[in-house]
Amino acid sequence: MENSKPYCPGASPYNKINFHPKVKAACAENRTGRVGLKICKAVIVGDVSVGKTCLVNRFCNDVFNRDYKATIGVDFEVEKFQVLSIPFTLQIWDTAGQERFKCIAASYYRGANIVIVAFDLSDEQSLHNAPKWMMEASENADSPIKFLVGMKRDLLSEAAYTEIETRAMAVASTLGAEYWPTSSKTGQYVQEFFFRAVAMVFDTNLIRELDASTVPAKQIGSGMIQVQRENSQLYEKKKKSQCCK
Ligand SMILES: Nc1nc2c(ncn2[C@@H]2O[C@H](COP(=O)(O)OP(=O)(O)OP(=O)(O)O)[C@@H](O)[C@H]2O)c(=O)[nH]1
Repeated sequence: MENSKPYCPGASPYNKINFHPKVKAACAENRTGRVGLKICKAVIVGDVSVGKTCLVNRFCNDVFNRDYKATIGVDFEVEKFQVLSIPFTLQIWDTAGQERFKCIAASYYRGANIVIVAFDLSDEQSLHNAPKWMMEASENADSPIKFLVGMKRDLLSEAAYTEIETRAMAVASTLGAEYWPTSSKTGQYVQEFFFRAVAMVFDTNLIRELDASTVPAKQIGSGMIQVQRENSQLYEKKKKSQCCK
C-alpha cells in the first residue's frame, strides 16, 4: 500500500493528497460505475533519447537497459492496480521522440487521460522543448492530468540538480503540470510517480462519473490516497507492441 503525494507540493497545480469523500464513499459501497471497467490512457512524450522507454520498462518490468534503441512510432504496456479496492487498468503509451515518427505517435494522443512530458535533467534543451510537447499532446487529449518528468536524475550531482530543478519547476508551473524527478537506472521516484498519476486519474474520473450520475453519494471520512499494484498472478498481464524497438 502506498500513499500518493506530489514530489513537492509547491511544484503541483494538484493539491489533492486525499481521495474526494464522494470517491471514498462510492468505492466503499461498490458504486463506482464504469470507472473500474474503463481503461485509462497515459501518453509519454518528449525529445529523442530522454529516457521515455526506460521509464516505462522500469515501472512495468523493473528492468533498465543501458543501450539505446529508438522507439519506432509507438509502443504500449498495460498495468493493473487496485485503487481503494477497485480494479483499475492503465495503458501507458510510449511514443517516439524522433521527428520522422511524430505523425504516427501524434495519432495516439487522442483521448489520453494523463499526459507525461519527459525531459532529460542533464540536457537543458529537452526542458526548453517541453512546452511544445505538452501543447501537442494535450490538444487531442481528454482534459488530461499533466506531468513534467525529469529523467536521469542519477547523472547529476546535488548542485547541478538543484540548479535545473528550479528551472524545471518554473516550466511545470507555466504548463499547469506536476513536476517529478526520476531515475530509471536507480528506480528513484519511478513507482511513486506512477502511483500518484493513477490515484489522480482515478479520483478525477470517478468524481466526473458521480457528478454525471443521479445517485446521491453518502459522505464518509477522507483518507490518504492509496494505490496498490494488482497481484500479477491474479491477472494475466496484457502486453502488445504496435511497433517494436
Ligand atoms: N544514466 C541513465 N541513463 C538513462 C536513464 N534513462 C534512460 N537512460 C539512457 O538513455 C538512453 C535513451 O533511453 P530511451 O528510454 O531509449 O529513450 P527514449 O526517450 O525512449 O528515446 P526515443 O524512443 O528515441 O524517443 C538509453 O541509452 C538509456 O540507457 C536513467 O535514468 N539514467
